Amino acid sequence: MSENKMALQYFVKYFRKYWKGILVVIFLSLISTLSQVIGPLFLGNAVRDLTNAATKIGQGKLDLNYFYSALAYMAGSYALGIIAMFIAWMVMSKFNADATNDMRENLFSKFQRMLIRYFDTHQDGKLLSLFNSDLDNIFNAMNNAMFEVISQSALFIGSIIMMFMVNAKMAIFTVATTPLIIVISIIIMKKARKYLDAQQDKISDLNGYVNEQINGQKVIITNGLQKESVQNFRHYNNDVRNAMFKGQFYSGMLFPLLQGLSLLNLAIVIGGGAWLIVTNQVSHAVGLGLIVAFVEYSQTYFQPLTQLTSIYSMIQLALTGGRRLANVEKQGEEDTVANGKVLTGIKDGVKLENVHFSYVPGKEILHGVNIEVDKGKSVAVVGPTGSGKTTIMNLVNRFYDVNKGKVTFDGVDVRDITLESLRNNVGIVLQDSVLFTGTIEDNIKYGKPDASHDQVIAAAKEANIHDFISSLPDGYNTQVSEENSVFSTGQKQLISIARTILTDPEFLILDEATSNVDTVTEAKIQKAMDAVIAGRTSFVIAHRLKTILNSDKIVVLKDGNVIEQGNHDELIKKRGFYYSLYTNQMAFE
Ligand SMILES: Nc1ncnc2c1ncn2[C@@H]1O[C@H](COP(=O)(O)OP(=O)(O)OP(=O)(O)O)[C@@H](O)[C@H]1O
Repeated sequence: MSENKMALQYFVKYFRKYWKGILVVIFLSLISTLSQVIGPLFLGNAVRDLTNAATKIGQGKLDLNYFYSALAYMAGSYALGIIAMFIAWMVMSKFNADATNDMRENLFSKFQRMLIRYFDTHQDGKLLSLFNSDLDNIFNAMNNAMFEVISQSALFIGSIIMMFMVNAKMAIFTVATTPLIIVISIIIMKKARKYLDAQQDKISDLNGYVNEQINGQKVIITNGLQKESVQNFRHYNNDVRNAMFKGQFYSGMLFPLLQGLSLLNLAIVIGGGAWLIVTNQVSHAVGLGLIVAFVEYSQTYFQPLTQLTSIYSMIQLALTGGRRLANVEKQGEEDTVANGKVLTGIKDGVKLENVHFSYVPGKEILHGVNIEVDKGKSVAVVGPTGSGKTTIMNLVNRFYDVNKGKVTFDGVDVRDITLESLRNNVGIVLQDSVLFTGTIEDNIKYGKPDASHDQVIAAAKEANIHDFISSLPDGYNTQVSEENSVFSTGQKQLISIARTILTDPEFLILDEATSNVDTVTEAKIQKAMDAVIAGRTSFVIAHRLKTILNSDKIVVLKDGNVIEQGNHDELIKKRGFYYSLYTNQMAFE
C-alpha cells in the first residue's frame, strides 16, 4: 500500500464518525465559496452600471439605482460568506479536536497491548514523538488545512464554472497557464515530500537521542562526556535542520512561483479583455465590466492554487504523521488467550522444559533450559552477566514466547493460559523499581487499588519500609514524582516489594537489586525478600550469592545452559562453576 494511502485510511478511520460535522463544514464552505464566486459578478455589474450611468451624465440623466443595488448584492454576498466561514470554522475545530483526541487515546491504549519486544527495540523518545510531533502536525493540518482544502477546491471549481458562464473567451484566457502550473507543482511537490518525510524521521531520531542522553545524564557527567554528548547532538540536530530546510525550501518555492504566475495571468486577462473591446466583440462598458470581473476571477482562480501550495508542507507533514501512527496500529499485540485456561493458583509448580529462545533470529540465547520449581519452594537462578537470567523471567511472564520447548504452570503451557490470569498470579519485583506520580500509598496500592490503609501499612511493615515512610513529614501521603524523588534505589525496591506483598501473587519473580545499595538497606531488602518469598513459589534472579544461600534450589546458568543445580551445600561440595563463583564473590565481600 502506498504510504499516502495508508495515512488517508488512517484519517478516514478517525474522521468517519464525524461525518455529520464534515457535511456541515462542506455545505458552509460551499456557501462561503459561492459568495466569493458571485461577488466578482456583482462587482463587474456595478462597474458596468456605473460606466453606463457615467456615459449618460452628459445627457443630464444620472440613474445610479442599478449601481447601488449591484453594490448591495456584492456586500451581502461577501457578508454571507464570512458568516458561513466562521460557523464552519467552529464546527471543524470541535471535531478535529475530538478526532485527534481519539487518535491520542487509541495510540496510548495500543501501547498497553503491544508486545514488550516493540518497546525493547524502540527508543522512548521516538515513541514520544508520535504523541507530540506527529499528533500535533495532524491537528494543526486538520484545523488549518481541512477548511482550506474544501473551500479552495470549491472556489476553484466554482470559479471555473462561473467564468465559463460569464464569458467563455475570457475564461480561456484565465485558465491558459494551468497546465504549466500543474507540471511545475508536481515536480516541486515530489521533491518536497521526500524531505518532509525525512524531517519527521529525523525529528524522531533527535527526540530519541535527547531522551536517552537525559536519562543517562549522570553517566555522561561522571565520564566527562558532555562535549561528546553535545557533539553527537549537533549531528542529529544538523540532520533535522537539513531535512527541514530542504522540505521547506521546496514546498516554499511553490508559493512565490504561483504568485508570479498569477501576475502573468492578470496581464493575459487584461490583454484579452482589451482585445475583445478593440476588435469590437463587446461594447466599451461590457468590456470594462468583463475586465474588472475577470481580474477578480483571476484572483479567485489562482487563490486556491497558491493557498493549497502554501499549506502543502503542513498537509504533507500530517500525512507523514498519519503513516507513522498507522504503522504503530499495525504492530502485533499480546495474545490474550481469551479462551484459554484460567489460572486460579498453583498446585504442583512451574517448569521450563527444554526451552530454546532467541530475541533475534539466528542468535539463540537459551539452549534447552530445564528448570523446575515446586509449589511453595524458592529457586534461585544465578550465573554470569548475560547468561540469560532475565530472559527466563521474560519467558515465564510471557513478555516473550519460547521458540522451542515450553514453560508450564501445573503442566499447562503458558501459551494456553489466559494472559490476564497468568499476570494476576505472577508477581514481579524488577531490578529497576519504578515509582509512579502519586502518593507513596498510591504506589503501594498500585496492583490492588481497593486495598485498605491498614493493608498498605501491613505490607510496608513486612517489606521493612514502614519506619522510613512514617519518618517523612507527610508519611504515606508523601508525593512521589519524577522531579521530586526522595527515595534511594534500595528504598524504591522496598516499596516495590511492599506493592508485590499486597497483591499476594501465587508465583513470584524477584530480580534482586542488592548490588548497588548500602549494607543497611541491603540487610533490609534481604529481610523483605525473605518475608515475601516465605512459603511462596518463586524464582529469584540473584546477583549476590550471599542473598540466596537458603534457597531450596540453586540453578546455575552459563551461556544459556543450566550447568549445575542443587542447594548451596551440594553445589559447594561439587566444587564446580558455582563453587568458583561463590569463592570469587566472597573474596570481595
Ligand atoms: N531485547 C533484547 N534483544 C536482543 N537481545 C537481548 C535482549 N535482551 C537481552 N538480550 C541478550 O540476551 C542475552 C541474555 O540477557 P539477559 O538479560 O537474560 O542476561 P542476564 O543473565 O539477566 O544478565 P545480567 O546478570 O547482566 O542481568 C544477552 O546476551 C543479551 O545481550
